[in-house]
Amino acid sequence: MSALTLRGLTVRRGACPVVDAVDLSVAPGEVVGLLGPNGAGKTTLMRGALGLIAADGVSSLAALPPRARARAAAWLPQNREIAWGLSVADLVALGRLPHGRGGTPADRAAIQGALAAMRLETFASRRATALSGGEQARVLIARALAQEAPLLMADEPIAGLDPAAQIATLELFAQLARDRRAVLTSLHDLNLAARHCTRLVLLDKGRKVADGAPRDVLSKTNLASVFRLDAALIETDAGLVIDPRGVLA
Ligand SMILES: Nc1ncnc2c1ncn2[C@@H]1O[C@H](COP(=O)(O)OP(=O)(O)OP(=O)(O)O)[C@@H](O)[C@H]1O
Repeated sequence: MSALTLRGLTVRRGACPVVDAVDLSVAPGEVVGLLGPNGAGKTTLMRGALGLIAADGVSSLAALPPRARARAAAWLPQNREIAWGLSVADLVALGRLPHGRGGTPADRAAIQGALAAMRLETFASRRATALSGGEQARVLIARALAQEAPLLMADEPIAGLDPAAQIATLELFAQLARDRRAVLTSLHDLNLAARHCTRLVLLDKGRKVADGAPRDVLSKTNLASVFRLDAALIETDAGLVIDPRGVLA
């Protein structure tokens, strides 16, 4: 059974569709990278899929009542602002809200597991608002992990993280997929997307223009037509490397 199914998902802003009749299915075991230039519709697609904004078409998630939806999908928005001066552990514990009143052994295990996964154990009693931007981003990822939902939807989760934390986060997503969970994540780093996602979906002006294996989606033609990039594609021992060399007119 798929973790998310979209059929003809369309979101209009004014008269214009900014997400235009997108069909998409994400299955357990997949890390699906959502790519596209600024304004392509990645955030809007995920918010429409979650039922956070009005959309036409079908989303298997948006069709669920709120509590069932919160158990079915964890959402990491692009906006990383932490407004409350909670401890890191208490903030991560908020991820358990869909499961009840909290405080059970399962809740404690999920919170500890999420803190460990994001290497935050030593920060547990620190005030989240007193952490650096990248540390706060890791706390918010931990909150989403603590939710233990079958699907994680993350909007540019590695933005602002240092290189090691970026790779560690994507390796963690791969581990979630090996545990038969599913991840849908928007990314701007094409090389990390190529290396760490099992599948890529490319959006351009709200439309899905490619969906498949990373090396098929990140073709020279797609890089040129969608990203306006003149890029060399280099095969290495570690896989495909994309070397952007210039911007096309
Ligand atoms: N509240 C809004 N009102 C009007 N237009 C909006 C609104 N939110 C987004 N848009 C427009 O919808 C389009 C898609 O925006 P979206 O944020 O989904 O893009 P994105 O692919 O996530 O971009 P980025 O990579 O910059 O985060 C953009 O043209 C944007 O200007």
